[in-house]
Amino acid sequence: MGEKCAECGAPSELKCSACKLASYCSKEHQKQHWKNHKTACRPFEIQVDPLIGKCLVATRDIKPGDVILSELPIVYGPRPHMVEEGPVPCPGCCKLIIGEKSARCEGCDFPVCHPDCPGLKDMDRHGHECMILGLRDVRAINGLHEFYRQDALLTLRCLLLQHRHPKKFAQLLDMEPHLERRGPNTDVYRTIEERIADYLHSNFFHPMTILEGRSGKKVLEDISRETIHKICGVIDVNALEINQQAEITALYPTAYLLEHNCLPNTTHIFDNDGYKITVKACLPIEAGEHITTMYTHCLWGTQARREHLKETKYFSCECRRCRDPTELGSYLSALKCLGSEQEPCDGLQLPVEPLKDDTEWRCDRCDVRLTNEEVCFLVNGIGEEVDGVQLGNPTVRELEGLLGKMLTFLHPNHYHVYSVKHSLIQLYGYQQGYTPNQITDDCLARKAAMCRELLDITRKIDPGNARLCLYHAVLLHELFSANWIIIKRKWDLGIKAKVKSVVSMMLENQNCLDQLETVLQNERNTPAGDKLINLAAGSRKDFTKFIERNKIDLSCKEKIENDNKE
Ligand SMILES: C[S@@+](CC[C@H](N)C(=O)[O-])C[C@H]1O[C@@H](n2cnc3c(N)ncnc32)[C@H](O)[C@@H]1O
Repeated sequence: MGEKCAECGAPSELKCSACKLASYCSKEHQKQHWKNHKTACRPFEIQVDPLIGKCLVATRDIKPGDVILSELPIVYGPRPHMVEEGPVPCPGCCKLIIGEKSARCEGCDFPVCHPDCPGLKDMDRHGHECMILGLRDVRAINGLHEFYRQDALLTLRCLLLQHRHPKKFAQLLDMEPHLERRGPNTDVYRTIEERIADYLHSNFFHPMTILEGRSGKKVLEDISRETIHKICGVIDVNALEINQQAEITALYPTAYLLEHNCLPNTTHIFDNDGYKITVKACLPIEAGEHITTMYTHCLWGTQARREHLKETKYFSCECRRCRDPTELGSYLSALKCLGSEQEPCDGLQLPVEPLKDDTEWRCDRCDVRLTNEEVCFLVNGIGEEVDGVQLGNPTVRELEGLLGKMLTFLHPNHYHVYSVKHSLIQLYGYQQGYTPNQITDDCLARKAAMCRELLDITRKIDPGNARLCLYHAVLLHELFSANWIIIKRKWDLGIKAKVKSVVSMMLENQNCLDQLETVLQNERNTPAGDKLINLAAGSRKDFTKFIERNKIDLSCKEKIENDNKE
């Protein structure tokens, strides 16, 4: 039996694209029915968990790719990071600009990308705050970073909601600010007091209250320091960062309820226009399961992730990855055991109780134990060295030297090792001395092996491709590139499609190209994603041309492999 329109009962073919449960005979009826369907459409409900607070729980099974929610932000603005030098965000569009060289806003004199930037007059962006910022009648020529503090703008934008969008203001104040952890004795309190509260009060709210007194009209009811601290807490704990052509921070009415998990079951994308967020399942989610995202860095080891979450979001993560000493078999934090002077050992050092901040570390082969302090000292020291080398535009040789040194102490999958290998695979084949004409076969084989190793780790820690799409895509494309050079070299030597190694590289390459399409499907809006999509499309064209010109049939993989055996 055919489906019936949820609005009028007529036969219908159109389905709600989010839940695929309701059918409609026309777009108009779908629109009319939305008021009723809105609640039923959402595949989750809001629950309160004693440990987590409010959270989203699936009310039905959700498949990877299904849309869970899609909504516009309550408020968004320049990322509230303190900037002491270098580029600053334009208050109209948040694109980074050099303040000293840029135009100024006609209304408030803040540096802007262009006097005609559309965001400057938009009341939901700079338009409203400009009226308050314009109350200071002095202009700065030097020391612009101090004088025009873009890190105070989002707080001001939030405060201004009370006037134009009181409902949104109430929604915002209902979010968790964790004030109990941000009291007057903390560094964060002192920074907000000085950088935001004092700055806004002395420069803008002071002249504003004089005007209010004169006109007898209130511009803003609540400009208390208490509310400013609350808003800053809400932003720090709940806001999402949007990394597109600009650095934007946004607060969403429902998406903020997504709880953290180091193995998240959703991924999200932002629209360029209006920064609408769309949250999609990236792993199967069963009814009753919590819907999760990731608040920290997927490529950090357990201790670094947990410390970061504790410092910035005020909780201790106890997810499956954090509980597992091997981090889901990835060994991302594992060290090599050096044994003792008498008995060298090549076992692995792993944390005994990874959820304890001062866990002991133990070898899986010998009796050697390490304190957490010793491990931190070693790992942080290596981390600093890696950062130092990476910042200096390293050569292949420098990175290979560093890698060799690190592998004395760290497991080959350790996250610092991952970072160095990821840089190396992007230099092999490109850097002078290693260009496609110069690079040796051995080096290409090493690059391909590194790509496979890193792909294996990436799939273990991010099976849903929630966070590491770009890393994953780079690895797939670099594996393709390494194989491709080898294939063409062998081909020129007359080693052709009947040789097993060539066939398996071709099959691997086809697989890389197919996977690239899946991995990059949510990255169409980002500059880095776009670049990789174009690269992958070019590679697909070259590869297909080669296969067609040489009449290679990769679809009958088994036949080719059998021919090879003969
Ligand atoms: C963005 S808010 C999420 C909504 C919040 N649960 C609420 O009740 O408003 C982030 C806060 O939720 C809590 N939270 C999120 N994920 C958690 C987790 N995996 N374990 C414990 N608490 C968590 C922490 O208090 C964290 O600071």
